[in-house]
Amino acid sequence: MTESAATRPPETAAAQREMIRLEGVSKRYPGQDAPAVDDLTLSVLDGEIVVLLGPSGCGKTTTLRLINRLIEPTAGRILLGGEDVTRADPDELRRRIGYVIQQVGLFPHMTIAANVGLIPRTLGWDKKRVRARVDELLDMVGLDPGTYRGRYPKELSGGQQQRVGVARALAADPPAMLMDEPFGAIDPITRERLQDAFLEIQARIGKTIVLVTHDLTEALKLGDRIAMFGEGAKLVQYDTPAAILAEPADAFVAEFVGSGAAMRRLRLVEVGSIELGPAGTPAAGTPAATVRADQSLYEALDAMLRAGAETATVLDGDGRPAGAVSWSAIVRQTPDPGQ
Ligand SMILES: Nc1ncnc2c1ncn2[C@@H]1O[C@H](COP(=O)(O)OP(=O)(O)OP(=O)(O)O)[C@@H](O)[C@H]1O
Repeated sequence: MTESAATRPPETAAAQREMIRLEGVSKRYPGQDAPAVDDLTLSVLDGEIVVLLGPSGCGKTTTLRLINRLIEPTAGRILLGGEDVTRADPDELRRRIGYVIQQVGLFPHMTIAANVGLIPRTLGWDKKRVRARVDELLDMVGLDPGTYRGRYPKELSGGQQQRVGVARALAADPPAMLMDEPFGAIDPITRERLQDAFLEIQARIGKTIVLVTHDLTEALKLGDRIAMFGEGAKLVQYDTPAAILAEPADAFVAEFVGSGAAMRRLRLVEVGSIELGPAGTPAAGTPAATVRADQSLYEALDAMLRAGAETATVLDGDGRPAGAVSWSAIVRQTPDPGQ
């Protein structure tokens, strides 16, 4: 991995402190020749979503489980909020880190309320406090407490169970949360809705999240930064989604992000972030398109195609023209064809 990508924190997070740090961490499973994770150093800042992305078997799940010590490292150190937890009591550690998995893992014989309140009860919270917290969390994930509190997991849809899984992981208000393919087993439409709901919740609660997926679209949508893994959890590139699409570190990453990289990038770049041309007044009879500065280049292109226009007027937050974006300006934003 290149030096700049290794050391460059996301601009918006420059002042944030490190919440999770893996330092020279390795995991070799008994009887395996190659380590599943080989000398990985990875730092996750307070409040960011880091997505672990890479081919099947590259060590994503192993890395995630090393963080909460569901898997013990063969070598290296793990720090949480600056504290070395490599030898901390694993049960105590897991109460400080929420964990969400694809199969949800709700206890079938326990009500939704009992499932969500599990860790607070273990921590010795009194009944009233547990109940208030359960209702607050069910509300937050969009499930009416009155309707769902007393139900059993099998009486909920897959998407609803996943929401309960997220509520349970957040129950004791842990600073960090690990999510392994949390939206993996869900149909595409529900999946998008859950992703949107998840981002809305995260905007309010600002947890530090490490999320494993093998779905590039999901990684680009959810990640503040993406850690691109090769075999043995080798960190090939660690950067923002837009930067990875624009400048894949090597041929491996370029191939992984695939032929749709240019189109995908258009969805990530806001119109207001590129240099705009002067806002002209279209001549009478000329087709006109408008976009807001906070919309994506993809949406600008869509508006232009629908209006049959070659430029779009860009409106600022007050709805006043701030400039214009043209077809050619958008083309200039896409990665070099050679990359
Ligand atoms: N308990 C285990 N014992 C032995 N080898 C294991 C064990 N768990 C995982 N491995 C091996 O370690 C490597 C990494 O596995 P891991 O599950 O971390 O990969 P992954 O990137 O999450 O894969 P996927 O995307 O397919 O879920 C693989 O080669 C896998 O076969």
